[in-house]
Amino acid sequence: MDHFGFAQGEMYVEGLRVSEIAEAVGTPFYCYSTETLVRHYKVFSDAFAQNDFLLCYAVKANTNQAVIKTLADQGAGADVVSEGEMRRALLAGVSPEKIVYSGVAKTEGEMAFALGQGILQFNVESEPELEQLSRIATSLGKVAAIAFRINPDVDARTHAKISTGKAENKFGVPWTRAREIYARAAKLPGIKVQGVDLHIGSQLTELAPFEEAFHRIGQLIEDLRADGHEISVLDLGGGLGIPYEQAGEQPPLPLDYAEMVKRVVGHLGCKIVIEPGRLLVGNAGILVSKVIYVKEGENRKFLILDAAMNDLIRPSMYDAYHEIVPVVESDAAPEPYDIVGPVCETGDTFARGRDIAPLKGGDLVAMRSAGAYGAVMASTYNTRPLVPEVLVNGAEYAIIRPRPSYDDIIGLDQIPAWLKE
Ligand SMILES: Cc1ncc(COP(=O)(O)O)c(C=O)c1O
Ligand SMILES: N[C@@H](CCCC[NH3+])C(=O)O
Repeated sequence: MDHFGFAQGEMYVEGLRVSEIAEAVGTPFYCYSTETLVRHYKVFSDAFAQNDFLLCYAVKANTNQAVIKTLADQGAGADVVSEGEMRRALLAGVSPEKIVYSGVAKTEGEMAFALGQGILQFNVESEPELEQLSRIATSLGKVAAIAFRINPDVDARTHAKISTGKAENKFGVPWTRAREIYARAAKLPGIKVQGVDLHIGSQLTELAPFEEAFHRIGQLIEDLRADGHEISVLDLGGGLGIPYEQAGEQPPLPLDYAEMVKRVVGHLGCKIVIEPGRLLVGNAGILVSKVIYVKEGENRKFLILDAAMNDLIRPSMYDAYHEIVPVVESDAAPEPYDIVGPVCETGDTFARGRDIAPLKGGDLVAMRSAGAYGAVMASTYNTRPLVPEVLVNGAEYAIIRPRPSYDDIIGLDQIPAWLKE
């Protein structure tokens, strides 16, 4: 259960009415629940309590400083994929020895920055990246602790655009060549081999692909140890899915995931790192929007919202399902609507033929499960300002990212001198 419930016919986030926040902040806005964030962190930390374990929150899912800090205060480390994300994690109070640095192509500058911080581990994704890291570390007089991200060639059975563990995907080094690549790394200056890493995809709704990949990686660790490498860290990545469509999806619970991890790789005695993103923040957020107009088309009814694809791109990009609920309940029988935004693209559609109680201009709706890959993937397309983000904690809330002014986004400095004359 999340902390976005109904009481007296109105939606609440923890102790606050959504309509009250909407009145104060204006729509659209993202709204997150502190209690949900904390509870999700605890579910994982309790599930792995008996183990040498570190949860590195994949900050890409929601990089708001307040969200990172809420999780860091619980003890979370961070999985980052850029210097920007690393800076965010450090500023939010994540200590460097709890940071793992993933990403397909870290640049020279990014490597130098990370080496200067003394992070837990670089998850290296190719041989050219390894060689570059060795050069930079040596020139700075540092040693980079590394794992290779292994591509186990396992089908995560998720959306093709977020599946990362098949041989045809750009991620990681092929598991079939891993021993040879580790042997090369062991000889390079400035490199300390310490771990193995993988991440096979996002929004996985079954345990079986994880299990298959972890078996493969467990075997690899035994082979690498036989080759003389000291492997002490096993980073299993993120990827556990959440139920977007209450009726249709039953993704595995973190507890069952943890049991499987212990059964499959527990005997190896490694420090277990996991990098969940979506599961921590996805159901901790909603996108609140207002109906601008209800439009009767030739043969469809459109509910046109003030939120659009630029604010939440998941439905347009992955045909993703987000539950959409009126913020004030009504007894009226639901009717099918196409729920769309005002952007000039047909793809600016949140749902087609969705049954929802009839609404009128000015009514509020909440798009659920919008805490992950929502605000972070937003753009200002159609010169629409990024929407504010709000964090609720009990009976209080704070605006954790304000609505920018038009001056902020129009870029008054975009005119070069020759156009000004
Ligand atoms: C390397 C890495 N780790 C962790 C994650 C987090 O994934 P999820 O949000 O599915 O848990 C991702 C994104 O899929 C990723 O690319
Ligand atoms: N952006 C994707 C998830 C990508 C995961 C990134 N490694 C989504 O919204 O589902």
